[in-house]
Amino acid sequence: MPEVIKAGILGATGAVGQRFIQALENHPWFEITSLAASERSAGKTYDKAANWRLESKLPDSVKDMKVVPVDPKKVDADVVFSALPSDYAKTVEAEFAKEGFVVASNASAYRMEKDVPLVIPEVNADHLGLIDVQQDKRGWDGYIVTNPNCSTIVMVPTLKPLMQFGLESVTVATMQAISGAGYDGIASMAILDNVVPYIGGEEEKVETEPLKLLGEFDGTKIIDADIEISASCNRVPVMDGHTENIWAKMTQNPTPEQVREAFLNFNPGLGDLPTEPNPVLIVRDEPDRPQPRLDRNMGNGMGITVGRIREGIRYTVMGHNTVRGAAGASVLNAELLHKLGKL
Ligand SMILES: NC(=O)C1=CN([C@@H]2O[C@H](COP(=O)(O)OP(=O)(O)OC[C@H]3O[C@@H](n4cnc5c(N)ncnc54)[C@H](OP(=O)(O)O)[C@@H]3O)[C@@H](O)[C@H]2O)C=CC1
Repeated sequence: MPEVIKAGILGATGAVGQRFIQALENHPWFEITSLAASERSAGKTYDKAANWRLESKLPDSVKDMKVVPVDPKKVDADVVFSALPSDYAKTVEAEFAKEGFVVASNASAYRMEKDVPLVIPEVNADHLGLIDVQQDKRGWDGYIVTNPNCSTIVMVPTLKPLMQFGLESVTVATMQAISGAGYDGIASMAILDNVVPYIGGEEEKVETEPLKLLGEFDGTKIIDADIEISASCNRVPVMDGHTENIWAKMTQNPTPEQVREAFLNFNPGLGDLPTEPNPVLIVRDEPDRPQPRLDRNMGNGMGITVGRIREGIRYTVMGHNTVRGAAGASVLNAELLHKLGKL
């Protein structure tokens, strides 16, 4: 294994691409060696190509780097983090994997493909066994590993500890931040003083991705979890942080106190991944938490805060959508791959 792992970012100039730069800036294992974006940006230095919109300073280490096209021949890296639009990711991520790159993708293009791992390290690290299946089937030297949708990833780490009580069905209502739609995703005139009760394609993802994530890997395939999920997704005027109200039905009817204990005891024991939050689930007992503005940066944006656990079972969960729900999720996946010797 190399001492420093060379990391490329595909879609480096975009909203999630910038979060990748932030996540990798002082990373102990990864070093940014390539920044790739569209033809519009290629050839320019990063500071000229990108409109840096994060609160932190644009790192000096990338400011003068030349942006390259999204082309495996132009990218120098062991692992590429993909923050590309999904339709484009479908073609390009396969080209990179074919050329021997490890692709840690944040895009939805490959999430539900049967031979592609969809992974949250704290939930289903064993699904990485699909990498061998994928490489055998497709004849690729590299491979693709994906992380889930930002609403899915906030919810599923709370469902995992509920599986021990015989989780049967879940109803979820999301309140999703505007950053999830990208900088130009929703007009200010549409979202200020407003709630939009529709996010295209989101409910389908929130209802299907958890079944794969909570499913069992039998050595060749994932057997989906047998849970019924019903979702309503809403856009709310919050900058960052997706909040979700959840109703969970379990055959064993645990008390709120048992559920609280299960959340507190949820310790996947990965142990030594640099950006893994500890604890994964932060339990708040105040009646008015979690709140996105107060809780989204817990665990450097990787912690998931849960509260309002009541009879029913009902509770509220919240996590940072472009950190835990996007760039941070892909980086954590890559850290796990490195730890397992797959990168
Ligand atoms: N896990 C999750 O739930 C989340 C996932 N996402 C996903 O992440 C991805 C990126 O989202 P976001 O950062 O908001 O998008 P942006 O529109 O902000 O950025 C898109 C990036 O892709 C590049 N790009 C676009 N089209 C092309 C092309 N044809 N060829 C090469 N490069 C191209 C852009 O380059 P340029 O600047 O040069 O145009 C830019 O770097 C999407 O798939 C989105 O769905 C986003 C948020 C959360």
